[in-house]
Amino acid sequence: MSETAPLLPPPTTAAHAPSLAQRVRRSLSAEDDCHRPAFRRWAPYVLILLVGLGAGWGAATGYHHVRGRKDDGPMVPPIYKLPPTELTPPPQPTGLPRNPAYLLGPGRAAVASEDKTCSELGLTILKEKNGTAVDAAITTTLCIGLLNAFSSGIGGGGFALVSLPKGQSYDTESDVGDDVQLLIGDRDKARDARVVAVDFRETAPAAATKDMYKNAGRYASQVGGLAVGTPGELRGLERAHKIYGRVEWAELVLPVARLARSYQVSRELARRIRTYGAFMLADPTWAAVYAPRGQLAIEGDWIARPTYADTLEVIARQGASALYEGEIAEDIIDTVKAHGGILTHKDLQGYKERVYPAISGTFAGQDIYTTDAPGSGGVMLGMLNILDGLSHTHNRSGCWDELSAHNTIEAMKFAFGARSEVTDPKFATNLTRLAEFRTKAWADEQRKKITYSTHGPGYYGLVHDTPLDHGTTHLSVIDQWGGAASVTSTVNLIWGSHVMCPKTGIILNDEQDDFAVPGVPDAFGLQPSPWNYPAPGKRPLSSTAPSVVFDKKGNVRAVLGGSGGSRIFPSVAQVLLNLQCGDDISAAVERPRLHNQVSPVITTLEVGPERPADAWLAALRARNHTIGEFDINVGASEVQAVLVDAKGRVFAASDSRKSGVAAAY
Ligand SMILES: N[C@@H](CCC(=O)N[C@@H](CS)C(=O)NCC(=O)O)C(=O)O
Repeated sequence: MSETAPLLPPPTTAAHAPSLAQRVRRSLSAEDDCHRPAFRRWAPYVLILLVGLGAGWGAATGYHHVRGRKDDGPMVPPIYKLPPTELTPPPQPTGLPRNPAYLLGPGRAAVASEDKTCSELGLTILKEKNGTAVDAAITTTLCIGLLNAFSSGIGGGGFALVSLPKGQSYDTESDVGDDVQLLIGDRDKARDARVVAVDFRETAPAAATKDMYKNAGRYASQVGGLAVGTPGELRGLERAHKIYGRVEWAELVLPVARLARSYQVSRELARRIRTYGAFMLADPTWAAVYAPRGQLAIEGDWIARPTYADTLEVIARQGASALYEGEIAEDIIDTVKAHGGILTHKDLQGYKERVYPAISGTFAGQDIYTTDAPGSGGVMLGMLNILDGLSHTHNRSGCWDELSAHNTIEAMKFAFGARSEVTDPKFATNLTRLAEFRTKAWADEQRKKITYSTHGPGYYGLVHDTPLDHGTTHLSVIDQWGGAASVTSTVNLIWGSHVMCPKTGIILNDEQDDFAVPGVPDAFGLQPSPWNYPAPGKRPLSSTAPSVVFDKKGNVRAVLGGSGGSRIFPSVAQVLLNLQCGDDISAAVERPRLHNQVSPVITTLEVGPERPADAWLAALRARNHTIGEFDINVGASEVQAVLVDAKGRVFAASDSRKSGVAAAY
């Protein structure tokens, strides 16, 4: 047993908290913007009106909340669907408070997740069970899949990075080393791997075809059985456990099973139920959990997922395989079929996670490790490489001045251009091209193209098949030995496919929407790339970029990653830039972020109580940027991060945009 570290005092708000604390309340109208907002409150009246006034009224208002209907509304915040014009007038940040930003630490180990209970549960694994970063990450991931089931779960998939403590490697002297070498398929590469990536992204069912949503419609890739890809989360977590886990698997799963028998609705869960959960009322399986008294649960209510608790207990005893064959698999396949899907037992049985040495690049004198395609880690490295070559960008004095902002937008646009060529490597025709995006040479070429003004979409190399006219979680862990785990897991859109298995309580993903549908943009407004059409067994393109940062002496200095659709890799990159500016980890996570994905032609900017200076905005507009401002409280993308300072002290911060709180000891 290691010595017990003293308990930290209660979390203190970060130095910058006063301004964050001023964040004013979100209004009903802000939520109205977001989805099917105030429907819960107004449902009875809407129903009465509908009955009274007939369906024509409904058509006029757009308030149709029957599950599976095409007019059910988008499942992403409206900022992904901004028109290519400026928003006027700038939105006033109003509405419900979210948690203030907390900076946890200093300590010697930490978990940063999007929920306080889950961060603390993960910390008990580190502290009381003497667990590794991977052990804690497994419990925390399963906990988020329970408490924030709108973000992730065992019915979804994702990516993880595992970093052994300094000095340890995957040598053949250990069984683990042998295993990893076999999985990677190249013994030398495996032995030298500082960080190992586990890809547990969903795969398209064997019956998937390029045109499967052409007839069914894009909506079918977002809601219902046809939206479901083969889930990978449990296979991935179990693999990570084999690589760097020490606590028994069952001991990692059972605390979450216990929690599933009774838990309290958090502020964030309440917000997601209220904003995106109207469909639940029409489905007894969902309603039993989230509307137990006939109306949607609100903050502070006690709810339970007993069938899911039973499922987790089986998984605790039998391991991941329990989901891929047997009774749990039966329930998944029956449910998907009943909802019009094509997933089969063979798809489940054939699912395989992938293991490979993480890809890496350098930025600001540090080594950044991240995941390869079909994730967006490679293009994030490309973006950072472009900025790394600009000496005046993001140093302390020039942090986010107008020139730094312009350069960041331009680098991001080139990264999105590159991203449109990224695809599942197993289906790629040109692997060299994918690797090229993270080379210094590629970045040098793009940097030369940055001019005083920004340019139209054609300038950035976006590959798409149309003329241009127009629920994820991340958690970061560092253990007392310096081992690290960085996990991004997702069910894609909020509440995934809206399909919950009645017997097992598993919520299924709608990751199929991350594939391109010929001619139609996805839920994040990303243009369809021909590289990313569905095919049997293929993994859809992802914007995720779980990362681990090392200094030149080989010490882990940061673990981070994020959620938020197409905003994910740009958000992770901006937190790294903020650290460059001298921010502490909480300030780096909290600073408002900007986003430009080339199409739509707009840079969106998060705005809190303090608006950016007019002169700064005017300077960017003079460079031809179209700027759209939106309320930071909408929570479009969130980063969860752990940092180790030069003295080896561990700090952690969860993003207040999702009301997250980290834990450290
Ligand atoms: N599946 C996508 C990510 C999906 C995603 O991030 N979804 C959004 C929901 S629209 C999300 O979780 N956003 C953060 C939030 O809602 O807080 C990918 O792999 O790139």
